[in-house]
Amino acid sequence: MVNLILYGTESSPSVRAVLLTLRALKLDHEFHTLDMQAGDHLKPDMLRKNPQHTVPMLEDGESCIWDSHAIIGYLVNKYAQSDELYPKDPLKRAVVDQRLHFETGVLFHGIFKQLQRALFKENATEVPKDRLAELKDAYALLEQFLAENPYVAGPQLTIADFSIVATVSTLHLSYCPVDAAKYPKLSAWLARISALPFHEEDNLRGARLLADKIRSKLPKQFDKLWQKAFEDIKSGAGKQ
Ligand SMILES: N[C@@H](CCC(=O)N[C@@H](CS)C(=O)NCC(=O)O)C(=O)O
Repeated sequence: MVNLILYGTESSPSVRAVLLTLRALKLDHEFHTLDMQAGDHLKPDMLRKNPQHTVPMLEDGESCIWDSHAIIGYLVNKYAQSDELYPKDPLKRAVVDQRLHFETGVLFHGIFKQLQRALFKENATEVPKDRLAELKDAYALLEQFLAENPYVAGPQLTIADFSIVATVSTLHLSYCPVDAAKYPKLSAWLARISALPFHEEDNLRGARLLADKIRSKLPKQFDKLWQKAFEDIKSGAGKQ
């Protein structure tokens, strides 16, 4: 009997990486929604459990684990029937770990958080050009990661795909749609992951919520571009 409680909000990309992993592993869990605007994550009880006050935070019995990457690795290590999603082989694991660190350092903290700061703290009215350039560099790197394989860390689906898709789908639907002509492999990968039966409920729904909030701050002339991004993710444009 699994006794897992996940704390967070479904709009958070990091939370969605955990939801995708829980679903892939078919693990029963409770989801406790935290109202981040109201500061639920800063309440004394939550700070006792996670002094870093980030979501996702997973409670497993007496233990509290935070940081999505630590959580998803833990879930596979502890509960998976096989090591497919997080291979034990040292070299294969190193590739998955590299992709997970890429998500943390480059995609999430290096780009996504900076974009969020520009828009929601510094009240920028358009996507800063230097950040957009960094994002396109990151898309180009992902295109290279996917050059020879259908998934970001090799021939099979791993937790690195869950971590990266949660952030990339949000970026695709908000700040910068993945252009299938420039990044055909990345676009095809996005479509491939989108075809997973649980992707809509565990990732896209929350990604849309956050993307709508982001786009409401950005100029309306890009709406057509984003409309296309929404359609592409459904139709699997660029599939190869
Ligand atoms: N690298 C962390 C990022 C977590 C993170 O920054 N989450 C945001 C929501 S997307 C958060 O909790 N922000 C509130 C805070 O930092 O107080 C992870 O993967 O879990």
